[in-house]
Amino acid sequence: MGFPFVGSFAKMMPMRYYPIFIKLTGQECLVVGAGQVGRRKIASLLESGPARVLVVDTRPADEELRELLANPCVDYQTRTFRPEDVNGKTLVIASTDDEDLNWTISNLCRDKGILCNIVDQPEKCSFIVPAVHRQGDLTLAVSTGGASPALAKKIRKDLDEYFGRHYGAFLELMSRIRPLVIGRGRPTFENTALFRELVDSDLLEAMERDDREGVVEILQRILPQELESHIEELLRGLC
Ligand SMILES: C[C@@]1(CC(=O)O)c2cc3[nH]c(cc4nc(cc5[nH]c(cc(n2)[C@H]1CCC(=O)O)[C@@](C)(CC(=O)O)[C@@H]5CCC(=O)O)C(CC(=O)O)=C4CCC(=O)O)c(CCC(=O)O)c3CC(=O)O
Ligand SMILES: NC(=O)C1=CN([C@@H]2O[C@H](COP(=O)(O)OP(=O)(O)OC[C@H]3O[C@@H](n4cnc5c(N)ncnc54)[C@H](O)[C@@H]3O)[C@@H](O)[C@H]2O)C=CC1
Repeated sequence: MGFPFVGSFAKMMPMRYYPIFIKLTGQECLVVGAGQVGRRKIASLLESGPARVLVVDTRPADEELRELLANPCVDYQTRTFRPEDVNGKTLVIASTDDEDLNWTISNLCRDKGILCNIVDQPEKCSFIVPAVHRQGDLTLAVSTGGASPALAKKIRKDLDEYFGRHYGAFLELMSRIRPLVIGRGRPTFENTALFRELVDSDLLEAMERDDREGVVEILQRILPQELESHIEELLRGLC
């Protein structure tokens, strides 16, 4: 009885990507094609600290690629793609201008269960890459589901302006406070109320103004008394 409903429900659902953040530490990646787009993808992969990025391109590396190649994690090989290049890779990006080759790479990765991004044909990707704004540990990722990369980029730039340095500092402060609060061993609902009060307070604005006195005052008001002695150390290097 349930199946026809599930089937028709699935047909009614529009395709939506499931957003996740992937840990690439210690992982191997592959980028096939280091043209304009491939370079952008290599640079963004390197920001996540993979163990190695194998880059395969039929053209020898030029001056523009020098900075990326200076990274010891990048292994640039001047040759055409070989199917065994995908072996052992966590994530593969095909950024050549050869549609058939991109197709072949997509099929190989699908068969081996490897995450794969094809820059010219979103329908062949198992993931697409968002526009990213970072501020310390804060990462804001924007996707239009492939509908308008130009708009994703514009929104990212707007975010760059709005979520400035003070967000990075505020997040760092919250990340320092969190283990101290949780370490008190109080019930989760109590911790949650405290964290919500901190993020809803004027702390962020005070940090943006570099108003140290204001920040200390808010912390003294909100933090449990036994944590008051930690305020100086909590703020070290932040404001
Ligand atoms: C599906 C996707 C697959 C993927 O690459 O993962 C894809 C596909 C395609 N992009 C194309 C073009 C452009 N791409 C950009 C820029 C970016 N593209 C990125 C991601 C994505 N691009 C994925 C969807 C993301 C989403 O959900 O929105 C960003 C966000 C991330 C990154 O690449 O690192 C990065 C901005 C980084 C930043 O600055 O923040 C610009 C802007 C510019 O150059 O100024 C243009 C020209 C303007 C335009 O076309 O809008 C074309 C060629 C179309 C043609 O033939 O003309 C295709 C192929 C197609 O659509 O079939
Ligand atoms: N996803 C995105 O954000 C965007 C995607 N595109 C699409 O991405 C594709 C690539 O665009 P660009 O980087 O501008 O092109 P490009 O011409 O600068 O780079 C393509 C690279 O692939 C290499 N290549 C070709 N055959 C190869 C092979 N057999 N093995 C290894 N390397 C090989 C070439 O030597 C070249 O360096 C195009 O199809 C374009 O439509 C374009 C703009 C943005």
